Amino acid sequence: MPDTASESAPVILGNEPGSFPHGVLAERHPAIVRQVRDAFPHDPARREALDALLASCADGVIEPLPADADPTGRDRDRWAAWGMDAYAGRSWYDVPWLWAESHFYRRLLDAVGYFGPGPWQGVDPFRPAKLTELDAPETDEELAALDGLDRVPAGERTRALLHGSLWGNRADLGFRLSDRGADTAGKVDALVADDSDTLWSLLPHPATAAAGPTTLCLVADNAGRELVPDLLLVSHLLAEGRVDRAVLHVKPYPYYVSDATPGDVLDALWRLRAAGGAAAAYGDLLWTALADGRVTVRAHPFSCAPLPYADMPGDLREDFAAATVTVLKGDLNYRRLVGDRWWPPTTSFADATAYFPGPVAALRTLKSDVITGLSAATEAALEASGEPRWRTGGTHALIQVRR
Ligand SMILES: O=P(O)(O)OC[C@H]1O[C@](O)(CO)[C@@H](O)[C@@H]1O
Repeated sequence: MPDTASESAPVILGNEPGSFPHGVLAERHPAIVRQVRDAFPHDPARREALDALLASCADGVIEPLPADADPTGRDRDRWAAWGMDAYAGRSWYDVPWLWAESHFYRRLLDAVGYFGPGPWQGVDPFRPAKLTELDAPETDEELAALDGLDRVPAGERTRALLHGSLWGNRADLGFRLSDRGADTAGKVDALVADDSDTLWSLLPHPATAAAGPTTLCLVADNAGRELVPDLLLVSHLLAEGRVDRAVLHVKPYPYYVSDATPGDVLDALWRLRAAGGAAAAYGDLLWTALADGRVTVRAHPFSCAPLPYADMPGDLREDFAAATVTVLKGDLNYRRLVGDRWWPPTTSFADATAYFPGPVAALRTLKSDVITGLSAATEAALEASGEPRWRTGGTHALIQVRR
């Protein structure tokens, strides 16, 4: 019997030296600050702010957001509501890891002057890395491969595009900062859960079912080589008639290095259309659907919140409730979906997501310790596999669906 979800599973903190979350706070965050510092000719004030963030990462405590944290003050108010007052003055390592990581990115944007006023206002500190990835030869290869996809049976094509979107999650830039080998490891047989039949039963082919109008909410994760296959999947589902409308949720501002913003959606779309061949046809279809309103892009402030989706505000809840199914991409969204806790791996995914307002699916490669919904046999096989990093190494993936 699967365990049922309970609030008793401990929240993941980053305070255990040698653990994965500790390594992210102690090593990955400083590496990200250095990467941003090297990528831009920031002025002395910006460089000083970046150095202060580096020092804070090493041994500092969380400070309240400054009074000029954003021009309207709204974001400062949001952070107050999201726990700023409770956590200010505490160590980065002793507050929930999800909160600490999320706040780190907010501080980084502050340090580089993202919220202005000034010349750095609105400049995405991660844009150079995102564009490099979009322009990489691997992206060309992936797009060229679409030309052959038209010749395979429809069912196989749909499956290939779903898996492209799933494994595209491994192209996360922050992840590859410290795990460059992950790109080449084994793929589809590494699925630890596969509810794709349930997903297709929610989005049936119109020829096989008298389905009503369907709306897909896709909560995107990374830009570049993950967003491109996400857009291909949406375009394909629209073309097939499995989906009538789609809502694409992205981040309102740069986050977790490579998370997609509205600007990244445009970059990916232009990239598709410029590629020619089948890729351009997918891009053209999406372009038209955006222009006629069948596809919309949303950048809700809660998408950058340091909290689980269980705490989502009413308007976002309504969005998801109106969808035929909401598909959440990636590791961070998974952590926020089921709660960033040390769940027993056999905890029921359906129970952990019971609060979610409608059918929900997770497409995720495993890049942090959180996991639910495994069968006891799968858990045992993974533990016996001799791969100690199966939870965090990005070598495994899951498709989990709750109707
Ligand atoms: O891009 P994804 O799949 O959300 O993964 C990002 C993951 O990387 C980390 O930032 C660090 O491993 C995790 O906190 C997060 O879950």
